[in-house]
Amino acid sequence: MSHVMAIDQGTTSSRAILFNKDMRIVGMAQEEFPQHYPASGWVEHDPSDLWSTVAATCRAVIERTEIPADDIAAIGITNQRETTVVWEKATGKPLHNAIVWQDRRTADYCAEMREAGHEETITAKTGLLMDPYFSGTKLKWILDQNEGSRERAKRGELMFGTVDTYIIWRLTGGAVHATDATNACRTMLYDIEKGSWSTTICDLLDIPMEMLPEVRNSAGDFGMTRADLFGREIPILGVAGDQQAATVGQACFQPGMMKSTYGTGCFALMNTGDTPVRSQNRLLTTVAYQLDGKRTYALEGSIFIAGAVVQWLRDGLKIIREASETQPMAERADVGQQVILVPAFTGLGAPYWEPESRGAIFGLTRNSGPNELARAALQSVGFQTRDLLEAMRADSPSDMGGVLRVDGGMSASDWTMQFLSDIIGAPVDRPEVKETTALGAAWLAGMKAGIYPDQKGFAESWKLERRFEPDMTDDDRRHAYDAWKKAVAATISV
Ligand SMILES: Nc1ncnc2c1ncn2[C@@H]1O[C@H](COP(=O)(O)OP(=O)(O)O)[C@@H](O)[C@H]1O
Ligand SMILES: O=P(O)(O)OC[C@H](O)CO
Repeated sequence: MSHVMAIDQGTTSSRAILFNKDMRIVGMAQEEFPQHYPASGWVEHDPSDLWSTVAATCRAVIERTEIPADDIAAIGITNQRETTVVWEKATGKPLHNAIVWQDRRTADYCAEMREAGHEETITAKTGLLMDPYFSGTKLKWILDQNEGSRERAKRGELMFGTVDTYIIWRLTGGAVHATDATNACRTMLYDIEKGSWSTTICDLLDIPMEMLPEVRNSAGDFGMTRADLFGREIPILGVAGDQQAATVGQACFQPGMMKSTYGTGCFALMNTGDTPVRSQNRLLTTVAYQLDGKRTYALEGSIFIAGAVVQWLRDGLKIIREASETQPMAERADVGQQVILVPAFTGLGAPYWEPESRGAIFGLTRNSGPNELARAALQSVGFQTRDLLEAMRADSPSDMGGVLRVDGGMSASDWTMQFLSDIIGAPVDRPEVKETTALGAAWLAGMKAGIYPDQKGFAESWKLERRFEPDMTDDDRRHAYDAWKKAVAATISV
């Protein structure tokens, strides 16, 4: 058996990707599913859509490549994180739609908890902030809405899971209720130092611990798929949240190594080794991966709008038809104008955490047009990354003179990656394999199955496609970044 199937259950689509014995992609299938916005700031997914698109894409990639299930040694799962599902053990019926990570419905409750002084405990135990982003308050909301659900959960009739857990449960026909440490640590219910669910926080949020999944290693035994799904049972041997899987796929295994993934949002993670670094700058402390019971930690900066700003140029302003048009426009933009776009469309994430802020454009003149806006949009991604790296530099004892490894759809933009290197004043490395999230999940599973190399061998297999070197004077860099900081301060103060 020489193949590994990675399942990437993301925010807007599910994908199944087959890797061969050399960890090369041999086939891929992708399906989008509907997003539900029942109220302002609310975002939901129908759990049956998550499951049906996962099952369909797995079957499609097997059919398309004609690689029989007999030749698939293992499955690795990676997933949108924090998104919360509660379902009945007996029937599999969800109690509510999945509440998605972007959903802000518990903002008021989070504010109350902060005012009551609970954020310190939450941060000390979980490494997170008291924010609606994480699963804990979403789970509490579902329980609050459904009378009698806490009693049912205590009797073992209801189950909670992040998306990985729900998919594992469906793949195994209800035999396994488990997650891995990278997903557990995003729930706001998990003690990242002890490596177990926190009784204190579950008590605080009134969450019955009976409904929580078992937490396992990221490369571990998550059971067998039902035989009728793919023609034979396939072992699930790897699980990691998508940003941690990308960290693994980028082989950021040494303290100080970091990656930044540019999809809809941007998530930068820096490996901090086997002790969690506590941020003084409102970054998150998170588990990067857990192998053989040993946790490796990371500092994480989460930006909610990266590629989404390009989508806004396309769908909102309608000044482009394709994302790739932004590059020639940025090249044509008038260098004499300094238009700055702060894309706080859904508030600002790290390191500001300003949920109420909204976007703003500065420096417009009569001559400002689509080209200047396109350049400002691409630059906003570089500026936001610099904000994260400044915070990481202030927090971490590691040598930060290092390189930033990039991936995700927007990393295809050479212009954006060059500006990123210019504004952070450090090299930016783009790997040959752009599907680093799926690769990370595949490697965890394939390594556990014994067909892929160990950690050292995998790190050596990472290949550079292109390095971007800084090409901006220190003065220009300082000037440009100062202007950005002023623009952010003005945006927050409105
Ligand atoms: N050539 C490009 N230039 C600028 N942005 C791009 C380019 N190609 C893709 N993008 C942006 O990247 C995002 C898609 O990346 P992807 O990794 O597929 O995201 P996700 O997994 O979050 O859906 C989109 O928001 C798109 O606007
Ligand atoms: O599904 P993605 O790629 O947008 O990633 C979502 C993140 O995991 C949210 O924390």
